[in-house]
Amino acid sequence: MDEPEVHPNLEPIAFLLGRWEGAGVGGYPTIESFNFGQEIEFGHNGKPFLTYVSRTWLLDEDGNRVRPLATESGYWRPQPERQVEVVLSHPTGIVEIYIGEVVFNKIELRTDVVARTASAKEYTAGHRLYGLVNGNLMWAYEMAAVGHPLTDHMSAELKKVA
Ligand code: HEM
Repeated sequence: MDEPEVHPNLEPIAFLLGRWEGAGVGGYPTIESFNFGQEIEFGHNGKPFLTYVSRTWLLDEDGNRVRPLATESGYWRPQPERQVEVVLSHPTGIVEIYIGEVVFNKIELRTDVVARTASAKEYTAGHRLYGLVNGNLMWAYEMAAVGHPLTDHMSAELKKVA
């Protein structure tokens, strides 16, 4: 099968396509802050959505990978008027639906719906910012969880991998 063409509806978020690698810092009022490495892959199959997978690792002081941390996967679904819908699932028993807006190379997402399995930690809302800055993908995440309102959980800067 030939490589499919990028669906025209993907245009506002097509800058995300590809593989990204980098590092970030995480924390929360209830945990010690930590450094992590991250890989994100945005793909497409010719249809009007992006596939999305993120993997992260705890990093030691020398930048070596110690053990896997959070992973998540889902689909990014651009809508008319530069709106975007994102569905994500987590191995921690959480699924989330975000809605947001694309403004040039910046995407701001807020959870519309969160669902949790009985054993999942208490998590009620997320707020994410993604932006292309000097060709790098920067993103930051706030969450409301374990009794805290929306509070920074992590941010990272990723470079495009050829
Ligand atoms: C790059 C993404 C992320 C990284 C690297 C990360 C990493 C971590 C780490 C290391 C902890 C503390 C230890 C642990 O519980 O494993 C933690 C706690 C937690 N994370 Fe994340 N996380 C990420 C994204 C998320 C997302 C997307 C959610 C929600 C959907 C989330 C929800 C939580 C919750 C609820 C806790 C527990 C806080 C507590 O019990 O005090 N995290 N995260």
